[in-house]
Amino acid sequence: MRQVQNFIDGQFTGSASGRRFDKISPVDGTTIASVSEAGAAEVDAAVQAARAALHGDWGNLTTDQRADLLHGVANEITRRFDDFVAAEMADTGQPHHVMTHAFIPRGAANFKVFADVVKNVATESFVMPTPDGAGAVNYAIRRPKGVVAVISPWNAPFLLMTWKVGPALACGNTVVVKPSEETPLTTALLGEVMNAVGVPKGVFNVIHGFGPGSAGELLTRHKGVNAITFTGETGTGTAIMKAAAEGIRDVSFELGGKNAGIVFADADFDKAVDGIFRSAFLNTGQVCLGTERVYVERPLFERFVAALKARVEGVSFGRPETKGTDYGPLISAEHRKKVLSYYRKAVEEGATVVTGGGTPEVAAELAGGHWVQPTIWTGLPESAAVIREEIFGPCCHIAPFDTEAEVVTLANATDYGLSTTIWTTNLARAHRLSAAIEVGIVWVNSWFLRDLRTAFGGSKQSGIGREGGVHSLEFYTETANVCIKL
Ligand SMILES: NC(=O)C1=CN([C@@H]2O[C@H](COP(=O)(O)OP(=O)(O)OC[C@H]3O[C@@H](n4cnc5c(N)ncnc54)[C@H](O)[C@@H]3O)[C@@H](O)[C@H]2O)C=CC1
Ligand SMILES: O=C(O)/C=C/C=C(\O)C(=O)O
Repeated sequence: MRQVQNFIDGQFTGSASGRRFDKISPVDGTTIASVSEAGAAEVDAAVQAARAALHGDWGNLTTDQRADLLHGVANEITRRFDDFVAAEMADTGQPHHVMTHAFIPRGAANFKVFADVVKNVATESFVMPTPDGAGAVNYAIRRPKGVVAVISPWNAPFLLMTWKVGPALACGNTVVVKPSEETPLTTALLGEVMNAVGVPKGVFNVIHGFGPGSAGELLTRHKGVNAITFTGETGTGTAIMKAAAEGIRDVSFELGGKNAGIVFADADFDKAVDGIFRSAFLNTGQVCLGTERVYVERPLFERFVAALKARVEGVSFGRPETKGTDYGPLISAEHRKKVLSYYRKAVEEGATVVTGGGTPEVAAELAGGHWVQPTIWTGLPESAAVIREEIFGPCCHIAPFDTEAEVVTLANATDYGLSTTIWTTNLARAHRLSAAIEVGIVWVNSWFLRDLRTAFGGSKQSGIGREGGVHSLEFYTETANVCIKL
């Protein structure tokens, strides 16, 4: 069985306590790896290594040299593409094409893009008059924040971890990463990549373990951490924010969502069905940007529900590496229990189950996996739990609407504010809705179409701050003004 260790100061290392935990395959329930759980000693060693590495070989690099090194990281990820694809499929159970077309290439892009951003984004400069007439020049410089803790989730593990490690390193910081306990494999591989391309020891560190009372909490409470960037549940964000308050450390949070998909009767029907299908069911619905609430303009409602049902009933369950598989399991037995509890709750609250609602028939060899049926409901009041709470599973409720004003109210009636996807051929309406819906990311006639230079993040309880392009520089650096009297 694969042994996964912490990666501290350029070395793979176990834990002083000897504690380990099992990584279970979502596909069939077998144990696929044994992972060293970092305790206080390893967390401290990782933070100390990261602090020491801020200076010396890493700190002395010019921006161009650092950018070149990060291009090297991206190239090495690409060279070892198949290893990353295999590791991420093993961790998540998600289909091969999702890894090869989206999640692993994005990992490499996350290093390239931010290497280029730091080289090409100017800082501000102001010339000012002075009483003696000679004037003064102000210009801004950016300094790295220091040691950044990166805490990442399991749903798109490599993409979401590198989305933070890429810009943090591009800005000259060092990092200690705590990947999700459910998905340790690709972060460990990234340690090998860092060594292979000559990233100085201590710049990139990985500690494995859980959240409360384990590596995650130990890291966020460590006084040597200067800033914390986190993607995960809103409740976890609350706990981390409390930890960050000690020492007044900065936080960047990408949190949960309960996103609305809106389909107008004038939409390109096939594209809208395809777009909503992807947004609700890609990655078995385990996408923070995914759609769990769908609103369809009334004249299109019945036809849309029937078409989405047909799409969902065509999915093919299977092992991720098997050709033709386009639907995987949920990440864990615990998550499956949670999703199935919502499936039951929907029925108790009076839903019409259009399709799914339970567990599928799967081949005997997959019986130990965490499979659930993709599910569509209609007929629930807006107060129903499955319309209010983030489920993070392959399911959505579809409701009809009559007016633009009504659908804006429905879309905004949530404590979350991450993303929305709007389907219409009326561009003026698309502009109006984009401004009125209280989310950080609006997609019109598309979903999850990402330009990494754009602002990414959530409103309300979906996050704090924005990352992407120059916005990442805002978080990963301290800006200082230099005023020179002429
Ligand atoms: N807004 C966004 O961009 C995204 C948000 N998410 C959200 O992530 C969630 C799913 O991911 P999960 O891994 O279940 O989230 P989670 O919040 O349970 O865990 C995320 C990470 O935090 C760690 N953690 C948990 N408690 C902690 C604590 N007290 N202190 C420090 N670390 C702690 C975990 O070990 C894991 O590494 C969903 O709510 C989803 O919406 C996921 C992807 C993107
Ligand atoms: O594109 C991003 O930076 C974030 C994407 C988020 C996911 O992939 C997810 O939540 O699954």
